[in-house]
Amino acid sequence: MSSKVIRVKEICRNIIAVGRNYAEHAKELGNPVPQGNPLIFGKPVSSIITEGSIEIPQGWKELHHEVELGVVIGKSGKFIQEEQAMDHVLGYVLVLDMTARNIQDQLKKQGHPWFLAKGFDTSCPISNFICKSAVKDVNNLNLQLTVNGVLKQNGNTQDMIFKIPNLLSYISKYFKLEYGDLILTGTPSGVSAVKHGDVIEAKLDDLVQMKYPVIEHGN
Ligand SMILES: CC(=O)CC(=O)C(=O)O
Ligand SMILES: [Mg+2]
Repeated sequence: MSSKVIRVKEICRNIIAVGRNYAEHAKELGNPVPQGNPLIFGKPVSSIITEGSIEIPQGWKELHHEVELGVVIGKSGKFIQEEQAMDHVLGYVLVLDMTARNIQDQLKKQGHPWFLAKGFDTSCPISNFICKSAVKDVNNLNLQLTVNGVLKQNGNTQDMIFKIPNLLSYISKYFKLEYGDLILTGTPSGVSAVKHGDVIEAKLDDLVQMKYPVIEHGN
């Protein structure tokens, strides 16, 4: 295993996120499960934090946590074949795809992109980097998230509808993947709203854990 410390926030130039990649999560929000191709969207790199607090913009209600496996790209590629896809992976991070659900719902109704609901500052807290070689089976990793010590999300990457090779192959047809790019692979069920003063803790198997307090501007 490489002992080199990778600071993902410093090397990341693009975040591409996958939505509704766990059937139970799609169901809990009354959304259809994607058929054929993955559902993808973007988050700005400026939304990444590695310390500090998740900041709810003043007056926003219903900020949901979504714990996810993040894939960090190590080798650039376009039109990546599924068979070679894992050669393009440098490692992983645990990610929170923080989502203002009521704003996302309004945007969806208006036919607008989700960017505001998912891309505001601090909406992408990440963990320390995990080297690919430290992960025995990426298709069997437990994702857990608690709020104030209460278990909310408890999923496993084995339930992803589209697995990593499929995702990298699909995404790289349209976006050249570069060193440091971050792919969010979707959240399992159990998402819920957080408020000022809450503390989110998340862990990925016994590989990494992280803790982020939540604050609301104006409090
Ligand atoms: C419904 C969503 O916000 C999609 C998403 O981000 C997911 O992880 O699923
Ligand atoms: Mg998500």
